[in-house]
Amino acid sequence: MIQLNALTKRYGDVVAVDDLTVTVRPGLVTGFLGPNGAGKTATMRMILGLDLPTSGSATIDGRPHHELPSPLRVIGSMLDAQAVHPQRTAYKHLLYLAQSNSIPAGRVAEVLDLAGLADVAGRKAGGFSLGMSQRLGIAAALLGDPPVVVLDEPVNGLDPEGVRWIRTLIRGLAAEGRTVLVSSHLMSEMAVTADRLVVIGKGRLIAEAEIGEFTETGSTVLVRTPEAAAFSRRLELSGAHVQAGDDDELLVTGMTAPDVGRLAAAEGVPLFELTQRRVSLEDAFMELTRDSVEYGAAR
Ligand SMILES: Nc1ncnc2c1ncn2[C@@H]1O[C@H](COP(=O)(O)OP(=O)(O)OP(=O)(O)O)[C@@H](O)[C@H]1O
Repeated sequence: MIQLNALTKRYGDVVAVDDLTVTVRPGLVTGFLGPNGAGKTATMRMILGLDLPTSGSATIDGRPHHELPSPLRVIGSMLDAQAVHPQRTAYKHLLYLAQSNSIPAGRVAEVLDLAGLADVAGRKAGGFSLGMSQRLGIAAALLGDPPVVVLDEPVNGLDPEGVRWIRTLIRGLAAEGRTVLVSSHLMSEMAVTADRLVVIGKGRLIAEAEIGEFTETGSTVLVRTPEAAAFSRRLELSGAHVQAGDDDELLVTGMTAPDVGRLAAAEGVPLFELTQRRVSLEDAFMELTRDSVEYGAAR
């Protein structure tokens, strides 16, 4: 479990992370989503002990990173897949990491295999493609068989096969009961990978919920009835927000389709159509973060 408690990071005048309190739970993929510059990397760097918080704390299973006796056995991470010594072979790179964390050398071959790199283990990492570097980064993250895994934009720049591989791996890690935190600035990616979303903008928490809740909160119900005006007033009295559409159409928010149907039945109002319209996750994300993009297009 990762716990952020009022986590704050300032770089001079820039507040990169602002009073963030979030719990990242085991057994789930938690998508960490926000526009460019939202503070995702800064947050992950503090979780991993690479930066100190200005105030607040980030703990892994109750302890800050610097107090973990053998960090790679507790938390594995990939922040910048290409931050590898270019002259070192994939095998040597992993062996060095294993030795400095008291991980048996035999584990290196296991993670190379797991990452699909067994055949290129003897090649220098400097000559790796982006996809191979990402795989090496994942292999390093899993070296200590850690219960917590943190990945910063792991699918960025990958071809479709690489993207699918990482998605399957991430889902598998959560299914094994690990705590998995994955950042992205693409809602479409998180929609197929994550169970829960933590959305931030300008360093602040915007939303934290199961993925389905993001579309439910923004969804509307389309109603067609020959008694649109009267039913509209009745719906509003029940707390819904109603917008008149074409002819006999009403667009209802703040009430579910079954509740609209029940109310119509109770009032004896004939319905010609009753449709729940879910907004796409992408739309929900744009709506949520509209005010917090650093460099948005002029509107
Ligand atoms: N070392 C630093 N010095 C000064 N400002 C920084 C530093 N690191 C990050 N920032 C600023 O903090 C804010 C958050 O940056 P961060 O890299 O965490 O965002 P991000 O959500 O990871 O964005 P991206 O999706 O673009 O990677 C940005 O405004 C960034 O310019």
